[in-house]
Amino acid sequence: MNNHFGDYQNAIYLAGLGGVLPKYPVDFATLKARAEAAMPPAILHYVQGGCGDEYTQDRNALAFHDWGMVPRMLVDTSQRDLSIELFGSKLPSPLFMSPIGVTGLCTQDGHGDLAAARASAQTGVPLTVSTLTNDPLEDIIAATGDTPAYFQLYTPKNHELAASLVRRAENAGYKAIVVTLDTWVTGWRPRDLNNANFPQLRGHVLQNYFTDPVFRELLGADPASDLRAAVLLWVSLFGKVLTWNDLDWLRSLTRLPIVLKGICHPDDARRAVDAGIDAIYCSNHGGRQANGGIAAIDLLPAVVDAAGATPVLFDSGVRSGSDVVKALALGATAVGIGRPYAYGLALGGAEAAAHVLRSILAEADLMMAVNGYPTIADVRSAGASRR
Ligand SMILES: Cc1cc2nc3c(=O)[nH]c(=O)nc-3n(C[C@H](O)[C@H](O)[C@H](O)COP(=O)(O)O)c2cc1C
Ligand SMILES: O=C(O)C(=O)c1ccccc1
Repeated sequence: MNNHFGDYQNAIYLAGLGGVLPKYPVDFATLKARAEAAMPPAILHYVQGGCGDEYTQDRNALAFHDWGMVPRMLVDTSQRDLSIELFGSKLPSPLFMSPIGVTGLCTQDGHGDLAAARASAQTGVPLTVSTLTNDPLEDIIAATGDTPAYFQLYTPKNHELAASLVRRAENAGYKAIVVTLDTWVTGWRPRDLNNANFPQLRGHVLQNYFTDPVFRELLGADPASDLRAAVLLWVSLFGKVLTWNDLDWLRSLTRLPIVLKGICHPDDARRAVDAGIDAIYCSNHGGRQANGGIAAIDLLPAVVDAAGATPVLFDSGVRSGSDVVKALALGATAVGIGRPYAYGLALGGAEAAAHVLRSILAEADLMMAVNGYPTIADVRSAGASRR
Protein backbone atom coordinates (compact mmCIF):
# COMPACT_ATOMS: atom_id res chain seq x y z
CA MET A 1 0.00 0.00 0.00
CA ASN A 2 1.43 3.37 -0.83
CA ASN A 3 0.65 6.59 0.96
CA HIS A 4 0.58 10.17 -0.24
CA PHE A 5 2.39 11.83 2.64
CA GLY A 6 5.57 12.41 0.64
CA ASP A 7 3.58 14.12 -2.15
CA TYR A 8 3.34 17.16 0.10
CA GLN A 9 6.95 17.97 -0.73
CA ASN A 10 6.37 17.82 -4.50
CA ALA A 11 3.25 19.94 -4.13
CA ILE A 12 5.27 22.65 -2.36
CA TYR A 13 8.00 22.71 -5.02
CA LEU A 14 5.46 22.69 -7.85
CA ALA A 15 3.47 25.54 -6.32
CA GLY A 16 6.77 27.43 -6.11
CA LEU A 17 7.15 27.15 -9.90
CA GLY A 18 3.91 29.12 -10.11
CA GLY A 19 5.31 31.71 -7.70
CA VAL A 20 3.35 30.44 -4.69
CA LEU A 21 5.34 29.90 -1.51
CA PRO A 22 4.02 27.80 1.42
CA LYS A 23 1.75 29.91 3.63
CA TYR A 24 3.19 28.41 6.80
CA PRO A 25 6.70 27.17 7.69
CA VAL A 26 7.54 23.47 7.26
CA ASP A 27 10.10 23.37 10.11
CA PHE A 28 9.64 23.81 13.85
CA ALA A 29 12.15 26.63 14.39
CA THR A 30 10.48 28.92 11.86
CA LEU A 31 7.01 27.88 13.03
CA LYS A 32 7.91 28.74 16.62
CA ALA A 33 9.35 32.12 15.59
CA ARG A 34 6.22 32.95 13.60
CA ALA A 35 3.99 31.88 16.52
CA GLU A 36 6.02 34.04 18.92
CA ALA A 37 5.28 37.06 16.75
CA ALA A 38 1.60 36.20 16.32
CA MET A 39 0.33 34.95 19.67
CA PRO A 40 -0.91 37.14 22.53
CA PRO A 41 1.85 37.01 25.20
CA ALA A 42 -0.23 35.33 27.93
CA ILE A 43 -1.23 32.45 25.65
CA LEU A 44 2.21 32.17 24.07
CA HIS A 45 3.87 31.88 27.48
CA TYR A 46 1.33 29.36 28.73
CA VAL A 47 1.86 27.18 25.64
CA GLN A 48 5.58 27.66 25.24
CA GLY A 49 6.61 27.64 28.87
CA GLY A 50 7.51 24.76 31.09
CA CYS A 51 8.70 24.32 34.62
CA GLY A 52 11.69 25.75 36.36
CA ASP A 53 14.40 26.87 33.96
CA GLU A 54 12.79 24.66 31.28
CA TYR A 55 15.80 22.34 31.19
CA THR A 56 13.71 19.16 30.87
CA GLN A 57 11.56 20.71 28.19
CA ASP A 58 14.65 21.65 26.17
CA ARG A 59 16.27 18.26 26.77
CA ASN A 60 13.13 16.50 25.51
CA ALA A 61 13.73 17.93 22.05
CA LEU A 62 17.55 18.01 22.10
CA ALA A 63 17.86 14.38 23.18
CA PHE A 64 16.48 13.25 19.83
CA HIS A 65 19.81 14.35 18.35
CA ASP A 66 21.58 11.76 20.51
CA TRP A 67 19.75 8.95 18.72
CA GLY A 68 20.32 7.95 15.12
CA MET A 69 19.46 5.29 12.59
CA VAL A 70 21.75 3.59 10.12
CA PRO A 71 20.56 3.80 6.49
CA ARG A 72 20.11 0.62 4.49
CA MET A 73 20.61 0.60 0.72
CA LEU A 74 19.31 -1.46 -2.20
CA VAL A 75 15.96 -1.90 -0.49
CA ASP A 76 12.82 -1.18 -2.53
CA THR A 77 11.20 1.65 -0.60
CA SER A 78 9.20 2.98 -3.55
CA GLN A 79 6.05 1.88 -1.67
CA ARG A 80 5.83 2.75 2.01
CA ASP A 81 3.24 1.85 4.59
CA LEU A 82 2.94 4.12 7.63
CA SER A 83 -0.41 2.78 8.79
CA ILE A 84 -0.97 1.36 12.25
CA GLU A 85 -3.76 -0.31 14.25
CA LEU A 86 -4.71 1.41 17.48
CA PHE A 87 -7.67 0.74 19.76
CA GLY A 88 -9.43 -1.28 17.09
CA SER A 89 -9.05 1.31 14.31
CA LYS A 90 -6.73 1.35 11.35
CA LEU A 91 -4.97 4.71 11.14
CA PRO A 92 -3.17 6.04 8.06
CA SER A 93 -0.16 7.10 10.12
CA PRO A 94 1.38 6.60 13.57
CA LEU A 95 0.78 10.24 14.59
CA PHE A 96 -1.77 11.55 17.04
CA MET A 97 -2.37 14.98 18.52
CA SER A 98 -1.54 15.14 22.23
CA PRO A 99 -4.09 16.71 24.54
CA ILE A 100 -3.50 20.44 24.95
CA GLY A 101 -5.76 22.10 27.49
CA VAL A 102 -5.61 25.57 25.96
CA THR A 103 -6.19 24.49 22.37
CA GLY A 104 -9.41 26.49 22.49
CA LEU A 105 -7.46 29.70 23.13
CA CYS A 106 -4.92 29.13 20.36
CA THR A 107 -7.21 30.56 17.69
CA GLN A 108 -8.49 34.10 17.96
CA ASP A 109 -12.14 33.04 17.89
CA GLY A 110 -11.70 30.89 21.01
CA HIS A 111 -12.80 27.76 19.15
CA GLY A 112 -9.36 26.24 18.66
CA ASP A 113 -10.66 22.85 19.80
CA LEU A 114 -13.01 22.76 16.83
CA ALA A 115 -10.18 23.85 14.52
CA ALA A 116 -7.96 21.06 15.88
CA ALA A 117 -10.83 18.63 15.26
CA ARG A 118 -11.08 19.80 11.65
CA ALA A 119 -7.32 19.37 11.21
CA SER A 120 -7.77 15.83 12.53
CA ALA A 121 -10.57 15.17 10.05
CA GLN A 122 -8.41 16.50 7.19
CA THR A 123 -5.30 14.50 8.04
CA GLY A 124 -6.56 11.29 9.65
CA VAL A 125 -4.41 12.12 12.69
CA PRO A 126 -6.49 11.38 15.82
CA LEU A 127 -7.04 14.22 18.28
CA THR A 128 -6.77 13.58 21.99
CA VAL A 129 -9.29 16.02 23.42
CA SER A 130 -8.31 17.45 26.80
CA THR A 131 -10.74 17.70 29.69
CA LEU A 132 -9.93 21.43 29.46
CA THR A 133 -11.65 22.76 26.36
CA ASN A 134 -13.55 25.82 25.24
CA ASP A 135 -16.23 23.74 23.50
CA PRO A 136 -18.01 20.72 24.96
CA LEU A 137 -16.43 17.37 24.16
CA GLU A 138 -19.57 16.36 22.19
CA ASP A 139 -19.19 19.32 19.80
CA ILE A 140 -15.48 18.68 19.30
CA ILE A 141 -15.81 15.03 18.28
CA ALA A 142 -18.60 16.04 15.89
CA ALA A 143 -15.96 17.96 13.90
CA THR A 144 -13.45 15.08 13.62
CA GLY A 145 -15.18 13.41 10.66
CA ASP A 146 -14.14 9.78 10.16
CA THR A 147 -10.96 10.07 12.21
CA PRO A 148 -11.09 8.42 15.66
CA ALA A 149 -10.70 10.67 18.70
CA TYR A 150 -9.57 9.98 22.26
CA PHE A 151 -10.68 11.71 25.45
CA GLN A 152 -8.07 12.76 28.01
CA LEU A 153 -9.37 12.69 31.56
CA TYR A 154 -8.20 14.95 34.34
CA THR A 155 -9.78 12.88 37.07
CA PRO A 156 -11.86 15.11 39.33
CA LYS A 157 -11.91 14.51 43.09
CA ASN A 158 -15.65 13.94 42.86
CA HIS A 159 -16.31 10.38 41.67
CA GLU A 160 -19.71 11.16 40.15
CA LEU A 161 -18.25 13.99 38.10
CA ALA A 162 -15.44 11.72 36.88
CA ALA A 163 -17.98 9.05 35.94
CA SER A 164 -20.12 11.61 34.14
CA LEU A 165 -17.22 12.93 32.03
CA VAL A 166 -16.19 9.40 31.05
CA ARG A 167 -19.80 8.43 30.28
CA ARG A 168 -20.22 11.50 28.09
CA ALA A 169 -17.00 10.68 26.22
CA GLU A 170 -18.12 7.09 25.67
CA ASN A 171 -21.59 8.16 24.51
CA ALA A 172 -20.11 10.77 22.18
CA GLY A 173 -18.00 8.12 20.40
CA TYR A 174 -14.49 8.61 21.73
CA LYS A 175 -12.37 5.49 21.20
CA ALA A 176 -10.18 5.58 24.33
CA ILE A 177 -9.87 7.28 27.70
CA VAL A 178 -6.42 8.73 28.35
CA VAL A 179 -5.97 9.22 32.09
CA THR A 180 -3.28 11.79 32.86
CA LEU A 181 -1.38 10.86 36.01
CA ASP A 182 1.16 13.63 36.39
CA THR A 183 -1.02 16.73 36.72
CA TRP A 184 -3.32 16.68 39.73
CA VAL A 185 -1.48 19.87 40.70
CA THR A 186 0.23 22.45 38.45
CA GLY A 187 4.02 22.34 38.17
CA TRP A 188 6.23 25.33 39.04
CA ARG A 189 6.03 27.48 35.93
CA PRO A 190 7.98 30.73 36.29
CA ARG A 191 6.72 32.30 33.05
CA ASP A 192 3.11 31.96 34.16
CA LEU A 193 3.87 32.78 37.80
CA ASN A 194 5.73 35.98 36.88
CA ASN A 195 2.62 37.11 35.03
CA ALA A 196 0.13 35.53 37.48
CA ASN A 197 -1.34 33.92 34.39
CA PHE A 198 -3.47 30.79 34.69
CA PRO A 199 -6.20 30.80 32.01
CA GLN A 200 -8.50 28.38 33.86
CA LEU A 201 -8.88 30.82 36.76
CA ARG A 202 -10.27 33.36 34.33
CA GLY A 203 -12.98 30.86 33.41
CA HIS A 204 -11.34 29.70 30.19
CA VAL A 205 -11.37 26.12 28.88
CA LEU A 206 -13.83 24.85 31.50
CA GLN A 207 -16.73 24.08 29.13
CA ASN A 208 -16.70 20.34 29.80
CA TYR A 209 -17.37 21.12 33.44
CA PHE A 210 -19.85 23.93 32.84
CA THR A 211 -21.94 21.72 30.54
CA ASP A 212 -21.79 18.71 32.83
CA PRO A 213 -24.99 17.76 34.68
CA VAL A 214 -23.10 16.62 37.80
CA PHE A 215 -21.00 19.80 37.90
CA ARG A 216 -24.08 21.96 37.43
CA GLU A 217 -25.90 20.12 40.16
CA LEU A 218 -22.95 20.59 42.52
CA LEU A 219 -22.86 24.29 41.61
CA GLY A 220 -26.60 24.65 42.01
CA ALA A 221 -26.66 27.45 39.43
CA ASP A 222 -25.96 28.27 35.82
CA PRO A 223 -22.15 28.79 35.56
CA ALA A 224 -22.82 31.81 33.32
CA SER A 225 -24.74 33.56 36.10
CA ASP A 226 -21.85 33.31 38.60
CA LEU A 227 -18.57 32.61 36.83
CA ARG A 228 -16.53 33.20 39.97
CA ALA A 229 -18.42 30.54 41.94
CA ALA A 230 -18.14 28.15 39.00
CA VAL A 231 -14.37 28.65 38.74
CA LEU A 232 -13.94 28.23 42.50
CA LEU A 233 -15.90 24.99 42.37
CA TRP A 234 -13.66 23.83 39.51
CA VAL A 235 -10.55 24.66 41.58
CA SER A 236 -11.90 22.64 44.49
CA LEU A 237 -12.68 19.63 42.29
CA PHE A 238 -9.85 19.61 39.74
CA GLY A 239 -7.16 17.10 40.59
CA LYS A 240 -7.66 13.75 42.28
CA VAL A 241 -4.39 12.18 43.43
CA LEU A 242 -4.58 8.80 41.74
CA THR A 243 -2.88 5.70 43.13
CA TRP A 244 -2.71 2.09 41.99
CA ASN A 245 -5.78 1.46 44.15
CA ASP A 246 -7.86 3.63 41.82
CA LEU A 247 -7.32 1.54 38.69
CA ASP A 248 -10.20 -0.85 39.41
CA TRP A 249 -12.51 2.09 39.93
CA LEU A 250 -11.36 3.70 36.66
CA ARG A 251 -11.89 0.38 34.88
CA SER A 252 -15.42 0.18 36.25
CA LEU A 253 -16.29 3.52 34.61
CA THR A 254 -15.97 2.43 30.99
CA ARG A 255 -15.66 -0.35 28.46
CA LEU A 256 -13.31 1.80 26.39
CA PRO A 257 -9.56 1.14 26.34
CA ILE A 258 -7.82 2.95 29.20
CA VAL A 259 -4.45 4.60 28.58
CA LEU A 260 -2.22 5.80 31.42
CA LYS A 261 -0.42 9.05 30.48
CA GLY A 262 2.81 9.93 32.24
CA ILE A 263 4.32 6.49 32.75
CA CYS A 264 8.12 6.84 32.49
CA HIS A 265 9.49 4.06 34.73
CA PRO A 266 9.61 0.45 33.51
CA ASP A 267 8.33 -0.86 36.86
CA ASP A 268 5.27 1.39 36.57
CA ALA A 269 4.73 0.18 33.00
CA ARG A 270 4.91 -3.45 34.13
CA ARG A 271 2.51 -2.86 36.98
CA ALA A 272 0.06 -1.06 34.72
CA VAL A 273 0.16 -3.92 32.21
CA ASP A 274 -0.35 -6.45 35.02
CA ALA A 275 -3.35 -4.41 36.16
CA GLY A 276 -4.94 -4.83 32.73
CA ILE A 277 -4.36 -1.31 31.38
CA ASP A 278 -4.83 -1.19 27.61
CA ALA A 279 -1.98 1.15 26.70
CA ILE A 280 0.92 3.00 28.27
CA TYR A 281 1.61 6.63 27.36
CA CYS A 282 5.24 7.52 28.00
CA SER A 283 5.44 11.30 28.43
CA ASN A 284 6.81 13.87 30.85
CA HIS A 285 4.09 16.37 29.91
CA GLY A 286 6.52 18.28 27.72
CA GLY A 287 8.58 19.32 30.76
CA ARG A 288 5.64 21.29 32.17
CA GLN A 289 5.27 19.39 35.41
CA ALA A 290 8.69 18.37 36.78
CA ASN A 291 11.93 20.05 35.84
CA GLY A 292 15.35 18.42 36.05
CA GLY A 293 14.13 15.15 34.66
CA ILE A 294 15.57 12.97 31.95
CA ALA A 295 14.36 13.53 28.38
CA ALA A 296 11.29 11.40 27.70
CA ILE A 297 12.80 9.83 24.56
CA ASP A 298 15.68 8.47 26.67
CA LEU A 299 13.16 6.77 28.97
CA LEU A 300 11.11 5.25 26.16
CA PRO A 301 13.18 2.10 25.39
CA ALA A 302 12.94 0.70 28.93
CA VAL A 303 9.20 1.46 29.08
CA VAL A 304 8.66 -0.28 25.74
CA ASP A 305 10.62 -3.26 26.95
CA ALA A 306 8.55 -3.51 30.13
CA ALA A 307 5.24 -3.03 28.30
CA GLY A 308 5.75 -6.17 26.19
CA ALA A 309 2.83 -6.54 23.79
CA THR A 310 0.90 -3.57 25.25
CA PRO A 311 0.93 -0.50 22.97
CA VAL A 312 3.09 2.41 24.05
CA LEU A 313 2.12 5.93 23.04
CA PHE A 314 4.84 8.54 23.27
CA ASP A 315 5.19 12.31 23.33
CA SER A 316 7.44 15.11 24.63
CA GLY A 317 9.83 16.92 22.35
CA VAL A 318 8.70 15.56 18.98
CA ARG A 319 9.38 18.37 16.50
CA SER A 320 9.94 16.72 13.12
CA GLY A 321 9.35 13.69 10.98
CA SER A 322 12.78 12.39 11.83
CA ASP A 323 11.90 12.58 15.55
CA VAL A 324 8.76 10.54 14.78
CA VAL A 325 10.76 7.83 13.02
CA LYS A 326 13.27 7.69 15.87
CA ALA A 327 10.48 7.29 18.44
CA LEU A 328 9.04 4.45 16.35
CA ALA A 329 12.49 2.88 16.07
CA LEU A 330 12.72 2.99 19.87
CA GLY A 331 9.45 1.10 20.10
CA ALA A 332 6.62 3.64 20.27
CA THR A 333 3.37 2.38 18.77
CA ALA A 334 2.11 5.90 18.09
CA VAL A 335 3.74 9.30 18.45
CA GLY A 336 2.09 12.44 19.88
CA ILE A 337 2.54 15.93 18.51
CA GLY A 338 2.03 18.66 21.09
CA ARG A 339 3.26 22.27 20.90
CA PRO A 340 3.84 22.23 17.09
CA TYR A 341 0.13 21.89 16.30
CA ALA A 342 -0.76 24.52 18.90
CA TYR A 343 1.54 26.95 17.07
CA GLY A 344 -0.09 25.93 13.81
CA LEU A 345 -3.54 26.72 15.19
CA ALA A 346 -2.32 30.13 16.28
CA LEU A 347 -0.95 30.94 12.82
CA GLY A 348 -3.86 29.77 10.73
CA GLY A 349 -6.42 27.59 12.49
CA ALA A 350 -7.27 24.16 11.11
CA GLU A 351 -5.50 24.81 7.81
CA ALA A 352 -2.16 25.60 9.44
CA ALA A 353 -2.46 22.82 12.04
CA ALA A 354 -3.11 20.35 9.22
CA HIS A 355 -0.08 21.77 7.40
CA VAL A 356 2.10 21.18 10.48
CA LEU A 357 0.94 17.57 10.68
CA ARG A 358 1.37 17.03 6.93
CA SER A 359 4.87 18.47 7.02
CA ILE A 360 5.87 16.15 9.87
CA LEU A 361 4.30 13.19 8.06
CA ALA A 362 6.00 14.04 4.76
CA GLU A 363 9.37 14.22 6.44
CA ALA A 364 8.77 10.93 8.30
CA ASP A 365 7.74 9.23 5.08
CA LEU A 366 10.76 10.58 3.17
CA MET A 367 13.08 9.58 5.99
CA MET A 368 11.79 6.01 5.69
CA ALA A 369 12.20 6.21 1.90
CA VAL A 370 15.82 7.36 1.96
CA ASN A 371 16.85 5.22 4.92
CA GLY A 372 15.60 1.96 3.42
CA TYR A 373 12.65 1.23 5.74
CA PRO A 374 9.43 0.58 3.80
CA THR A 375 7.27 -0.23 6.85
CA ILE A 376 7.05 0.70 10.49
CA ALA A 377 7.92 -2.90 11.34
CA ASP A 378 11.20 -2.36 9.42
CA VAL A 379 11.85 0.87 11.32
CA ARG A 380 11.24 -0.89 14.57
CA SER A 381 13.39 -3.90 13.87
CA ALA A 382 16.24 -1.62 12.72
CA GLY A 383 16.08 0.28 16.02
CA ALA A 384 18.05 3.42 16.80
CA SER A 385 21.43 3.81 18.47
CA ARG A 386 22.91 6.49 20.67
CA ARG A 387 25.60 8.41 18.94
C1 LIG B 1 -0.19 24.34 26.53
C2 LIG B 1 -0.21 22.89 26.90
C3 LIG B 1 -1.33 22.37 27.54
C4 LIG B 1 -1.38 21.02 27.85
N1 LIG B 1 -2.52 20.50 28.40
C5 LIG B 1 -2.60 19.18 28.64
C6 LIG B 1 -3.81 18.62 29.08
O1 LIG B 1 -4.82 19.28 29.19
N2 LIG B 1 -3.81 17.29 29.35
C7 LIG B 1 -2.70 16.50 29.22
O2 LIG B 1 -2.74 15.31 29.50
N3 LIG B 1 -1.55 17.01 28.75
C8 LIG B 1 -1.48 18.33 28.45
N4 LIG B 1 -0.32 18.84 27.94
C9 LIG B 1 0.82 17.94 27.67
C10 LIG B 1 0.75 17.37 26.25
O3 LIG B 1 -0.28 16.42 26.15
C11 LIG B 1 2.06 16.70 25.84
O4 LIG B 1 2.40 15.73 26.80
C12 LIG B 1 3.20 17.70 25.69
O5 LIG B 1 2.75 18.83 24.98
C13 LIG B 1 4.38 17.08 24.96
O6 LIG B 1 5.44 17.97 24.89
P1 LIG B 1 5.79 18.82 23.57
O7 LIG B 1 4.58 19.61 23.22
O8 LIG B 1 6.92 19.71 24.00
O9 LIG B 1 6.19 17.84 22.51
C14 LIG B 1 -0.27 20.19 27.58
C15 LIG B 1 0.84 20.71 26.92
C16 LIG B 1 0.87 22.04 26.56
C17 LIG B 1 2.07 22.58 25.80
O1 LIG C 1 -1.02 23.23 31.30
C1 LIG C 1 -0.92 22.01 31.34
O2 LIG C 1 0.03 21.40 30.89
C2 LIG C 1 -1.99 21.25 31.95
O3 LIG C 1 -2.24 20.21 31.43
C3 LIG C 1 -2.68 21.68 33.18
C4 LIG C 1 -4.04 21.54 33.29
C5 LIG C 1 -4.70 21.93 34.45
C6 LIG C 1 -4.01 22.42 35.52
C7 LIG C 1 -2.66 22.55 35.41
C8 LIG C 1 -1.98 22.17 34.25
